[in-house]
Amino acid sequence: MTGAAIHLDGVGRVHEDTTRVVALNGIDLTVPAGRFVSVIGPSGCGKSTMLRIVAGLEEPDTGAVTVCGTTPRQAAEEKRLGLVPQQPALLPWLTVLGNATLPAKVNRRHNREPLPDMRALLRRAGLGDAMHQRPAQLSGGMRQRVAIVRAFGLQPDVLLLDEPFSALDEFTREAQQEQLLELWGERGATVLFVTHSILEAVRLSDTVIVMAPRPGRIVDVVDIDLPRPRTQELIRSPEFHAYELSLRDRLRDAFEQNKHDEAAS
Ligand SMILES: Nc1ncnc2c1ncn2[C@@H]1O[C@H](COP(=O)(O)OP(=O)(O)OP(=O)(O)O)[C@@H](O)[C@H]1O
Repeated sequence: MTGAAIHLDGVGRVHEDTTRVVALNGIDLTVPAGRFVSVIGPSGCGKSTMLRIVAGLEEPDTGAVTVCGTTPRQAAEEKRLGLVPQQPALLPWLTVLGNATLPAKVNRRHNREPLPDMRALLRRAGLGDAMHQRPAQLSGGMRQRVAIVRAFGLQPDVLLLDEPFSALDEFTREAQQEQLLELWGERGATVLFVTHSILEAVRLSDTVIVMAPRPGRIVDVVDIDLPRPRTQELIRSPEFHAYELSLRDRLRDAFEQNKHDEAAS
């Protein structure tokens, strides 16, 4: 696939509840095919809203979005995009294997490729022993991993992940990052990845998008010009650390502004 996998042009979204929240304002973003892009920013700056719009689950109030050159809904119907939400919904009566396999089986007619070996994917995600268990028997982190394998089973061109590793301990998180990178490398998919972890963003990404709230907007786009694989040695290097510090400064600005706005309102 060549060209832009995800394109947002002047996207705005207002949530009208008890109060009016400008969740997104004037979002312009182009993600070239095959890139790994992370989105980072204070809570409430619109990261999930942006992901849901790209996934076709919400419509923007202004602007336009395309995914693989088509509308998000069409891309979703054609199973060209997969979403791992913050709280993945698994069917309680199905086993881990059943849950991970179901969407790929149901959507087989859309798939241009043979079904992947889901058992192998589950084993690689550290779920080999849990394959025949039901969701109620799993930890939160295990449920997240099932959701990731399930999304990969659809073999999407675009994969959207909303804080997929937030429920994991540090070492499991590292192992899962590793696996995500492997699968990303094998499939050549485009990834849009929401995280609160600066280290995770620098480790995984080609580009990091920094957002700020009120209104939710993009304040910085940082290309991570580090070689891959990003080994433990590289993670401890001054070059890696410089990216972390720079992103931390940019995020602090976004947080400070948020605090200031909250105090003023
Ligand atoms: N369905 C909704 N109705 C009303 N307001 C909403 C709705 N969804 C989101 N919001 C508001 O829109 C803003 C952006 O929310 P969003 O969940 O996109 O932020 P976020 O950056 O993903 O936050 P977090 O990091 O905490 O997950 C927040 O102020 C939130 O309260």
